[in-house]
Amino acid sequence: MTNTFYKYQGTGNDFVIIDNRQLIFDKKDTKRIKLLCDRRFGIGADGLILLENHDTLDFNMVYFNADGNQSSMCGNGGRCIVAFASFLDIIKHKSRFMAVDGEHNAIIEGDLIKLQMQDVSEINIYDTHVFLNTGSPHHVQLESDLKLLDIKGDGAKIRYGEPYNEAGTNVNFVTKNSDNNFTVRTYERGVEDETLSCGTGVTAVALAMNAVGETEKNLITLEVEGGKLQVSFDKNDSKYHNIWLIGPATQVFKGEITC
Ligand SMILES: N[C@@H](CCC[C@H](N)C(=O)O)C(=O)O
Repeated sequence: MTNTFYKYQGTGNDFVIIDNRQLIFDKKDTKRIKLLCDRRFGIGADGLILLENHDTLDFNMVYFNADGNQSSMCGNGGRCIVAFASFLDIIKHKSRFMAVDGEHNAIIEGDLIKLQMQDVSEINIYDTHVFLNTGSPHHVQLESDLKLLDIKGDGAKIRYGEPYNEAGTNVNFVTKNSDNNFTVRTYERGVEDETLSCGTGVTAVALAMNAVGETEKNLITLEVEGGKLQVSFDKNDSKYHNIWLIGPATQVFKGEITC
């Protein structure tokens, strides 16, 4: 049983990260993972991430939401685990690793971790919102004033409503500040609350805003509750590739799990 954990945060999206190269962490113990992520009874985090060995790449990332279940890709978690791999001396300034949605490249440049996301070829545009998958599913909705919203309440209605139902989606509410700057607040599936930042979420927002013609820029700044992220991309025939999520990722503390 591994007891040492590290806590990381990327623009306020926070994670318990554990070095599981010896494969001693019980991934099936959903109740324990949920407890470790609990902010009153545990360490407290939006998710838990295991770093494991991979046969051909630098490492394998295994991601769990705060509800204890393994889930789809976490962009901020991806940036945090790259910082952790560098801390462990597994990588230097560049990395290629495996995650649930496939292989990712990453580059460390000073305080910034740049994470390459999977190409996106399908963007569904509706009258009220846009839906796309950037490694995780995202509903993107433009709003005139985010202050008028109850992010948790309004987000939960969309997350559990038609057409998403139990499988759910993450929900991003967006306002436009300028052609290359948007503010985003996200309700995260699996946390079932607003988080201070969501990496796959801001990636979805940047691509969605381009797809609906709100911006023609391909380097976009996203203001989130926990700071600033950037997303850059290339576009060919309505398909997005060379997509990079850019922002800081910081180790906050190290501890011993005693439960
Ligand atoms: N915080 C994440 C997204 C994590 C996955 C999400 N909660 C889901 O289950 O879809 C990010 O930074 O991308």
